[in-house]
Amino acid sequence: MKIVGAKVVVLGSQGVGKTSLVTRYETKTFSRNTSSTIGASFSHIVIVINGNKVRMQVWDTAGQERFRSMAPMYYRGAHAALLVFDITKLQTFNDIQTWVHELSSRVGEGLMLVLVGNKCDLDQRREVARDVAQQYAASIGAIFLETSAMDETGIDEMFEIIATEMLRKSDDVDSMVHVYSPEPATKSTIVLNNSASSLNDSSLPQAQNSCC
Ligand SMILES: Nc1nc2c(ncn2[C@@H]2O[C@H](COP(=O)(O)OP(=O)(O)OP(=O)(O)O)[C@@H](O)[C@H]2O)c(=O)[nH]1
Repeated sequence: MKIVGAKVVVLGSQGVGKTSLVTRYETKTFSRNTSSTIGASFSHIVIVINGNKVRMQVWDTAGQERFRSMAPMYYRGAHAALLVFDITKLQTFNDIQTWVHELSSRVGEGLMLVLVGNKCDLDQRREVARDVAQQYAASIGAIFLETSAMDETGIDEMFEIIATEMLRKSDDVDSMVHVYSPEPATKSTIVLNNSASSLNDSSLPQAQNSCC
């Protein structure tokens, strides 16, 4: 059995549903009343594929403009970036271009990009056509999928795609992702903002060091 680790950063404008996507995966719940992320929050997600384990450090960043300058702290060293927009808000899709521009040098170094059109349950209010987003994703070398944190569409797939790619890359280039040992504790969530949560995995001291 192989165990690989990967840092995943979630980027996108305010209110597109970044936190909701991670929360939906972790707790299978959805809330209409969320509070804006302050700085960033950290989750630890473990996915097992064909007996191989991928441990992801998922950094959910704040979309508010006032936290924009902190983003490099979270995407530095990342292996994958989820670029999230809201399919009902064209501006949030246009905002992705800025992220792509900012990350372009990292893509050359092997950063995996996943373009995520969230809130696809609100299809009647759609402002971003699926094929337009699909074409854009192809032009930047990203994988594209639509999700709904509300009805769970595409959520498992989103993380499984990343995990599968991390395993594939670890086959190609052993040094690309760290091989962890020994067996980690169970899934935990560390929130480095003012949201309530717990720190119960002592195997993750690096998260504290990276605190905002
Ligand atoms: N209908 C629908 N609403 C969603 C979905 N995902 C998130 N929302 C709602 O969108 C709002 C913002 O969600 P958040 O998850 O807080 O968004 P965010 O991108 O983390 O926001 P910031 O932390 O401010 O950057 C909340 O009211 C959510 O309930 C979805 O898939 N469908």
